[in-house]
This record gives sequence, structure tokens and C-alpha cells, in this order.
Amino acid sequence: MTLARFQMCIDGQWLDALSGKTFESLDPSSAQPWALLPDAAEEDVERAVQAAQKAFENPAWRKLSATARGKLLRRLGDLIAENREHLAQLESRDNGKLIRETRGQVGYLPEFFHYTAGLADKLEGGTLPIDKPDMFAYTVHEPLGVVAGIIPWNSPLYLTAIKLAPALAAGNTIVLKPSEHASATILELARLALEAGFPAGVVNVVTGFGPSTGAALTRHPLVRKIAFTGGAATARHVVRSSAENFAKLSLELGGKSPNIIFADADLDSAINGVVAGIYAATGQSCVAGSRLLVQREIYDEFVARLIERARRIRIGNPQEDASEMGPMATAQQLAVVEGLVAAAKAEGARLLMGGKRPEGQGEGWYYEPTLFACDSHSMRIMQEEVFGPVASVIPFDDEAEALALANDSQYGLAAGIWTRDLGRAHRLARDVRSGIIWVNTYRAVSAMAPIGGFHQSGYGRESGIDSVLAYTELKTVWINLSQAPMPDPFVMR
Ligand SMILES: NC(=O)C1=CN([C@@H]2O[C@H](COP(=O)(O)OP(=O)(O)OC[C@H]3O[C@@H](n4cnc5c(N)ncnc54)[C@H](O)[C@@H]3O)[C@@H](O)[C@H]2O)C=CC1
Ligand SMILES: CN(C=O)/C=C(\CC(=O)O)C(=O)O
Repeated sequence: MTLARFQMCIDGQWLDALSGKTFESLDPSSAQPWALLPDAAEEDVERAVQAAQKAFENPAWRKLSATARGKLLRRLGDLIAENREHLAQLESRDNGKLIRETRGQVGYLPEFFHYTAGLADKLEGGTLPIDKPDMFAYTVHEPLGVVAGIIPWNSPLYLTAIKLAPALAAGNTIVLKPSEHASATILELARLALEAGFPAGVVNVVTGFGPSTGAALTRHPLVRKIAFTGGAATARHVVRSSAENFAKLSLELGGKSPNIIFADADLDSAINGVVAGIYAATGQSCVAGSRLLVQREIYDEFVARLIERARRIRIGNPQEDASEMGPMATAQQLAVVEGLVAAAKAEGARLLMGGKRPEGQGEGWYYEPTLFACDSHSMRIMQEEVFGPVASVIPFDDEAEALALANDSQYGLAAGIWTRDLGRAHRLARDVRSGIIWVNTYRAVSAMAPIGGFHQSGYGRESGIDSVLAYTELKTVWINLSQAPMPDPFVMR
């Protein structure tokens, strides 16, 4: 089969790696190569960062008004809408995400650009009621410079949009490093950014591997901020890299999010919420609701109904409309899932469903919806992120126990609460230590809603009204209004 060939976007040009080296991207539904991409080395990253720095200093971008930046972002959002089907097909092909989900995600993507476009010219500084006579002082928000965006494979376009839109709204330039497993749509996004009218060098994409391309980018001395989404182990490398350049950081890492089902919940709805939380996207979601906490009086009924529902999930080719669960995105991630399932069995967790690759799916990296019952909340399968379609369930007796279990985690990204009791919903929303709380729903996102975690789930927030501020420096300006000469120079004033 002829492989699709992609080039990197550096300084508005489409380029191969200087070494000429390439790597293959595999189709998760067949495990066969489908695309060839440049394997960027340090020298390619250098070119991209220099291009981004040059673009940052170029008056064509630097002197553009914030309102004009907003208009460019709006245009980019419109172009994404016009290219929706193409982007959706490409992302589904590249990372094995269901076409029905990529259509939905790409369909909503313009909102991130349109919403953020409106924020571009609303970064107001403050006039300080300064407590020093004859001084006038004010603050301004200024762009940082070159931003590095490190993107994973599970939702590349969405996770890029929530970095790219605010970075550009604030007047920065960016070098994106998509995952080696799913780079195609990010290159397409760069093409659309050029078409929208962003000057050359404002949006750059380098393709390659984490320890080489990603590390060279994140430690580069000209990089002023790193926006990272991915695993905790990789995040530690990124944090170490930032010790070289003192770049600001946002880290959106994984989770082991609780989905808490009370006896008074609408159980049909809760079952759909659990399926949405852990089996949608084949569980490859940072917010996956992988810990099911179910009130004891409905435990048996709920588990039976969940199994009945999950067994009806149609596993199949992600490009087909009828499929409900596609493959894992990478062979490595499939191996992680298999390893954690084996460990769960060895530790004594009871396998209620799944726990293996389905038959009849060829070489693709498919895995069945899987459910473990746990007697102890300290089991590895209750504590470690799987990033696959594997849930663990445990009963609880009352609200206090549900809360204690929910907070018994090194992570704190998301939580689902299923109840008809309004007071209880609000109490838990207040007391559960995680960055996102969904009550009677799950995996809802919005351009207006900040996402990010507590604890090992990372720090910083993306999306929402403050997202652009996270890509700025705050400057304080002092103006001495007095005509008198400077007094005593040896004291602080
Ligand atoms: N929070 C999330 O959305 C995601 C979490 N994960 C978690 O991470 C685990 C590992 O998955 P991976 O595919 O290995 O994700 P990863 O965290 O290694 O990859 C994310 C991005 O970081 C880059 N990267 C890797 N090493 C780097 C380095 N030293 N310096 C700079 N960039 C580097 C990768 O090339 C990719 O673009 C998964 O099992 C899952 O638990 C994975 C993907 C997304
Ligand atoms: C981040 N998110 C919702 O808040 C959801 C995602 C993206 C991710 O996993 O990082 C998803 O469910 O795909």
C-alpha cells in the first residue's frame, strides 16, 4: 500500500527533516503503516523555534492589534468548520477514534477558536490605586514569546485547540509537537492557520518522538511556556527540561476518576454515564471514569445492568458509523492494558466481563469492555490509571464512605456524581478533590469550562475565560508624576 506522506510546517514552509529521516504512523484498526512523517531532530527543532522567535519579533505579528488577532482566530475556526469531514476522517484514521466521535469533536472545535477570539482584546490591565504620592501605576498583560505545545494521541485536535487558541489570542507564537502516533491532523491545522492569514512562523509543527524531538523543544532556551498533555512519567521529563529554560508550565495529566452512583439516581442515565465515562473512546480519556463507586443497596442490580449494556457495545472499525468502540490507539497502550488486567487478576480482583481482545477483529488493537469487582480500594486496578476500557467497581454504604473512597486517590482530575438529592450533589461537588465535577452527566466539555486537575493530575487550567491570561506575562509600569528631583537614593521607596 502506498503510504500518505506528510511534511512539517516551519516558518510557513512544508519541510522534511534535515536528515531526511522519516517514521511510519500505524493505523490502529489494522496495525498496518498508513503514513510517513519527518523524524525531526534537534536541528529541525532549532529551525522551528528560531522561526517562531523571528515571527514573535516580526511587526507583522507583534504590532497586530489584539482585535485583529481575534479576527484571525475566528477565521481559523470557520476554516475548521469548512474542513470538518476531512479532519474527522483523518483523525479517525490516525488514532482509531470513532468517526462518530471525531465528527462530533471537530464539529465543536470552531467554538474554541470563536470563544477565544472574543477574549483576545479583553485582556485588560489594571490602574493601581497606588499608595505612593505622585506615582501613577498600571499593569499590562504581554505575550510570553515562543510556546511549546506537546500533544498526546488520544484527542489531538481538541487538545491542540485548547493550547493554540489562547496562545495566539495573547500574541504568542507556537511550536507544536504532536504525538508520534497521531500527527496528521495537527499538520492540517497548521495548513488552515496559514490559510486563515496567520503570518509565517506564528504556527509551526515539528513531528517526531518524545525523547528526541519533544525533549529538544521543551528544553530550548527560547521557549517561554510549555503546555503539556500526556502521562505523568513524561510530565516529569518535561518539568526537568523546564529547569533549563524556566519556561512556565501547564500539565494536564491523567486520572483515576470516580463515578459515584447513589441508590436514588436515575439508573438508566447512570449506566449511560458510566459507559460514556469508561467505554467511550475505548477508555483512552484523561477524564475516564474508571472507579465505579456504587451504593450497596443497588450494587447487584446496577452491576448486572451495566454488564448487560456493555455487552451490547458494538466493537468495530472506527471509520464505520455503526461502531461504538474502536481499537486502542497504540500497540504500547494495548500492552499497558493487558499488563494491568493481568496484575488485577493476580491481586484477586474478580473479572466480571471482558479482560481480553475480542475475536474476529484481525490484527487491530481492539480490547473488550472490561469490568473488575474489587474487595479492597487499595488494589492496583483501583489506584492506577489504565487508559483503556477497564473499570473497577466497589460498593459503599453511605455518603461519607463514598466521599472517602472518591478522595482516596493520587489523582484529582474529574468525578461523576449520580443522585437526585440536590443537597448531596452540592456537598460532594464541594468536598470531592478534583478539577471537574459532573453531576448526572459525564465527559461534557465546553470552550467556557476550565479543565485541569488536582494532585498528580497536573496543574494549570485550559479553556475558559482565564485561559488566555495563562499565556501572558504581567508587567507593572510606574510613572513618577512629580517634578521634584529623586530623593534619597539609598532607600526603597
Ligand atoms: N492526559 C492525557 O490525555 C493522556 C495521558 N496518557 C497517559 O500516559 C501514558 C503514556 O502514554 P504515552 O503515549 O507514552 O504518552 P506520553 O505522555 O509519553 O506522550 C505525550 C506527548 O509527550 C511527548 N513526549 C514523550 N516523551 C517526551 C519527552 N521526554 N519530552 C517531551 N515530550 C515528550 C510524546 O511524544 C507525545 O507527544 C498512558 O498510558 C496514559 O496513562 C497518554 C496520553 C494522553
Ligand atoms: C479533557 N477532556 C475533558 O475534559 C476529555 C478528553 C480529552 C483527554 O482525554 O485529554 C477526552 O475525553 O477525550
